[in-house]
Amino acid sequence: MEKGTSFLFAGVHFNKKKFSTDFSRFQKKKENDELVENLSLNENRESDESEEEEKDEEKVRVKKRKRKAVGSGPSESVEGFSVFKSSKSVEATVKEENEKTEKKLSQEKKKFYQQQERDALFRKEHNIHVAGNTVPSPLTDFEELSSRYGCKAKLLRNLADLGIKQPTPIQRQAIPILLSGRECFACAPTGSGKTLAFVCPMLMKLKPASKDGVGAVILCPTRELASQTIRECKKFAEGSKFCIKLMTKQLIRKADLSKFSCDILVSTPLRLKLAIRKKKLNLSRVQYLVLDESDKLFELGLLKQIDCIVKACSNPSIVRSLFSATLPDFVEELARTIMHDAVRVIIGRKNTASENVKQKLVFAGSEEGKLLALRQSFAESLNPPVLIFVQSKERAKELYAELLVDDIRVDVIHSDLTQEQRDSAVDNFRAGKTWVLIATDVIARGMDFKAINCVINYDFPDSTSAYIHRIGRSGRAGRSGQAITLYTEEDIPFLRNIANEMKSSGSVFPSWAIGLQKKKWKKHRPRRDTISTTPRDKGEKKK
Ligand SMILES: Nc1ncnc2c1ncn2[C@@H]1O[C@H](COP(=O)(O)OP(=O)(O)OP(=O)(O)O)[C@@H](O)[C@H]1O
Repeated sequence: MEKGTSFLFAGVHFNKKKFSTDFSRFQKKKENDELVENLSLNENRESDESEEEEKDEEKVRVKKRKRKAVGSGPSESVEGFSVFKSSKSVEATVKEENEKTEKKLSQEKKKFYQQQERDALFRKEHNIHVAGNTVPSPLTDFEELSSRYGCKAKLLRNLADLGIKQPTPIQRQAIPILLSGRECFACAPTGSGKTLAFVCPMLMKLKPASKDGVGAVILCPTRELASQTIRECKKFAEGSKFCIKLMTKQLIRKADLSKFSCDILVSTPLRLKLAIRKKKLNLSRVQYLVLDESDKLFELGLLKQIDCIVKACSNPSIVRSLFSATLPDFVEELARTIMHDAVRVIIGRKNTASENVKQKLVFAGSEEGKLLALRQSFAESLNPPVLIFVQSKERAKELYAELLVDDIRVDVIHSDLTQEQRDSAVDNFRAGKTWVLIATDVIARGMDFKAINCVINYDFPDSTSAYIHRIGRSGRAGRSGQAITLYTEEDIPFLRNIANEMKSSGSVFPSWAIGLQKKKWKKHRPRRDTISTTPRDKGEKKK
């Protein structure tokens, strides 16, 4: 029997070596515990040196245990020793630590709720409506991109140089969502800066000039919009090494695109599908996929192409987003099937025309009456630039032929023209060389012509969304604009829809039209008389 052990252990051979760990625990406990103190006093001590070593080791062990005990709660004080008084001090520490943690947690909770309250007020002020799990706070200004997300000064300088000083509501909310790696579908009025909302996160997150495949894909429904998006991206990225590319015919002619790399790739769905299917374009590294004018892209004709592209963008951590000024319910439903934990962002009221556009409905009686009304308004007050929409390329050609003789600087754009002719029509209109541009719906969406004074719907639009997008070519980036819609007898059944749009976007509207019978409005393109002032026989009508 060990000498000096207490009576508690009388008759028991205490093997110090075998129970060295527990023994040393006792050694440590003596600081706080009477019983252990007695034990240690009666103990036959070994040499001072080994004692000291043991103590040091034990100090470390006890410290570790204390930490563990604090972490796992008061009921789990140092294993096997809770019967001793010494556990009290541990319990006290644990209690203290717990109180501290609880206090900290409750402070954090309070802070979180306060921030949520501030966010809600801020969103209300800016007409931002969100739905989704813990939506990131909106931006109060562009500087927050640096303080919250480490944005490089160069990008902010570029924005300032472009006159972009304060974020628009869609930018305030969509940018933090995409930067946080969350997917989103967003509906914001025409001309409210959706392009920057989805390009900015790419320019902040992607590594410039990466040779690691394609970094981001932006899909646009038309070639014109894709070219415009490229131009915008390049302006925002000015002075950086970002490689921003348009998927062109020439690029597709290349034999193999499997090694193709660029940071941002902009394309129409058909071109991109061809590149994937025929030229083995690899999109498995894409980090951002944007469907701009998403409702157009989800129309039946394009759905298969979109499906192929979405599948090809197979990176599991991809961030997908949908943007448009009109977001029908069926698009939201489809979007939910491909997106993960997406945030829904609506600015103002969903599917509503821009409030910056003053809208007017004018009864023109007949096709001849339309041409007369147009000529008269040009004679009285032609305030260029003016954009005129007609329902088909044939009618675009007819109206163009009529206006050419009027000595007006007029041009036309439709799908029968070559790409070069279309590009030059857009460029000349942008540069102010042409005052009046006649167009089909090919440029109704997304096109950003600065300061269009007036949009004229020479032919009644074929749907509410077509109306919203057409008149949205005016009244952009906070400017005011005007839209005139001519109508004839054939269009009256659909007037109600336009009047409702006028009402909800704050324009003066004909209240009698609101009372008209409700009629489903889809692809309303009636056969109309040829656009001509040349008198013709009645039998010649409606060829
Ligand atoms: N924060 C901002 N401040 C001022 N101007 C801005 C801002 N953001 C974008 N703009 C400008 O506003 C114009 C419209 O932007 P953009 O084309 O992105 O609108 P949009 O919402 O995509 O419109 P649409 O629905 O017609 O496609 C552009 O000329 C753009 O440079």
